[in-house]
Amino acid sequence: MSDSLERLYQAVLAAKDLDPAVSRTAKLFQRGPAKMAKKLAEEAIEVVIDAVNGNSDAVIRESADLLYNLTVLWASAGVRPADVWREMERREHLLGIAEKLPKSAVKLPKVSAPRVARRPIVALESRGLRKRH
Ligand SMILES: N=c1c2ncn([C@@H]3O[C@H](COP(=O)(O)OP(=O)(O)OP(=O)(O)O)[C@@H](O)[C@H]3O)c2ncn1[C@@H]1O[C@H](COP(=O)(O)O)[C@@H](O)[C@H]1O
Repeated sequence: MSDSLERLYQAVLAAKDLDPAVSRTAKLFQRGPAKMAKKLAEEAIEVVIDAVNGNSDAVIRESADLLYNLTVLWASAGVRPADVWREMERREHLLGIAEKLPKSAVKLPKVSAPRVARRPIVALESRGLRKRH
């Protein structure tokens, strides 16, 4: 998966300065990070809705769109896939060490949860969800 995302990242870098009339990526770069973030959020919501509806084929398709839009946002933010892999490896390494420790040694101190004001939960429905361009 990391190879495929690395290739996609390179393709996004190669496309970002093309004519926005012919390249979706160039058009996203022209419109800026706020538009990129909006597209990413829309694709994430589509994945969530398809997963909740049990539509695994759509989850696969929308996940590919989600990864494309994430890659575009990384490129815009100056984040490289290797930066993300490094953070994932760091976490994997930490977990690996924790597994080797005796259980009592990895117990974390109890910290009381911060009190946060909660907003009402809004149900998501696929019905009526329309993309804005
Ligand atoms: N990997 C992708 C990729 N994945 C998804 N998408 C596009 O993103 C769309 C998903 O967004 P939407 O569902 O919002 O699409 P839409 O409903 O047509 O709405 P709009 O995006 O047109 O507003 C898909 O329909 C694809 O057309 C991609 N567009 C480009 N790439 C790659 O990016 C590179 C650069 O391509 P260009 O952007 O075409 O230059 C190439 O390697 C491409 O293969």
